[in-house]
Amino acid sequence: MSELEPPGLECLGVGKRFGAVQALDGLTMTLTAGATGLLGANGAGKSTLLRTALGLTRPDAGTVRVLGLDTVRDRAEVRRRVGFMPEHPCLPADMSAQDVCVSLARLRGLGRRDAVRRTSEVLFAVGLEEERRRPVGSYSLGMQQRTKLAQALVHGPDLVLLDEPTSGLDPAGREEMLAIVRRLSTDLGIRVVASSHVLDDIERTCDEVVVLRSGTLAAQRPVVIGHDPSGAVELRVSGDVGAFAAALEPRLVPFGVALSPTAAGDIGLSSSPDAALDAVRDLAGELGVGVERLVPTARGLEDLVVDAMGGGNRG
Ligand SMILES: Nc1ncnc2c1ncn2[C@@H]1O[C@H](COP(=O)(O)OP(=O)(O)OP(=O)(O)O)[C@@H](O)[C@H]1O
Repeated sequence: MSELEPPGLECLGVGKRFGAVQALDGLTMTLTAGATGLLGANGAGKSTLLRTALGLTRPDAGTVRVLGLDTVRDRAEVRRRVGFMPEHPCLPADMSAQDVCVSLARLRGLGRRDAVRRTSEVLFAVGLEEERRRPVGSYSLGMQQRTKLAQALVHGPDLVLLDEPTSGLDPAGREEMLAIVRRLSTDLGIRVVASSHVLDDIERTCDEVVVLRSGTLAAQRPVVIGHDPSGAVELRVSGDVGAFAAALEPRLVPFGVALSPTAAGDIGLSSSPDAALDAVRDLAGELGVGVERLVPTARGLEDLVVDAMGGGNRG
C-alpha cells in the first residue's frame, strides 16, 4: 500500500444516536493499516461504525471517509469500492451462491460476463466452487458465512468491512474463515476492517487492533508489540489532562523526556527515569491531581485490550 493512498477509514467527531442510546460518541480515528480489527464489548458501536462507513447509517455529527470518499456525499462510489459482510443472515435461502454473487455483482455495476468471471474467482477463493449451484438454505453455517464473504468481494472492492466474520462458526469453520480473511490483505491487497469479540481472531488476521468503548476510541495499537527498551510509559491522571500535560512538559525537559498524547487520551512519556517520575508525582501533589495509572507502554496486547474494554458499554 503506497503512502500516497488515502486511509482506509477516517472518522472525525462521528456521532450517532438511536433514541436514548449514543451508539457513536464523537469518534475520531484514522485507519491506515492493511487490516484492522475492531474490538469492543456488546453495544460498543462496532456494527454502527461499519454501517456508517458504508453509508447505510447516516451519522448525526461528524464526517466518515472511506478510501478518501465521503460516505454521505460519495455514496455510490463508496458502494462500488467497498464490500460489506453483515453479521446477521441476509442471504435468500432459495438462491445458489452462484446466483447471489452474480446478481449482486450486476447490481454494483459489473457487466454480465465480468460478474460471472468474478463470481467464479471469489467462490473459488472462499472454497465454495463445488457447491456453488446448491441453494444457500441447504448450506452449513460455515458455508453461508463464506458466501456472505464472497458477495462482499465479488465486485472487486479495495476495502472490505467484515462484521464478526467468525460469528457462530465451529472450530474448523473458524480456522477456514480466519485463513481467508488474513489472505485478503496479505495476498490480494484488499484493505480489511473486521469486527470481533475475540482478540485472538484479530491477532491472527490483522495488523492493528482498535478498541471501541461506548462509541469512542479506547485504544489503537499494532498487533505486534515488542519489548520497548526506551522505558516509555503511559500516564493517566484525574481532571484536566491537557492542563496537566502543559504543566508537566517543561519540568521533564531537563531529563530529556518528551510528552505525546496517546490514542486513549492519556499522556505518553518517551522514557521514565526516576527523576521524571518524581516530577510527575510532585506536580500531581501540587495541583491536587490523582495519578490513576502509570504503566509501561509496551505491555502485552491482551492487557491493553482488557484495560481498554474495561469501562463497560451502553448496550
Ligand atoms: N437501529 C438501531 N436502533 C436502535 N438502537 C440501535 C440500533 N443499532 C444499534 N443500536 C444500539 O446502539 C448501540 C451500539 O450497537 P452496535 O450494534 O453498534 O454495537 P456492537 O459493538 O456492534 O455490539 P455487538 O458486539 O453486540 O454486535 C447498542 O446499544 C445498540 O442497541
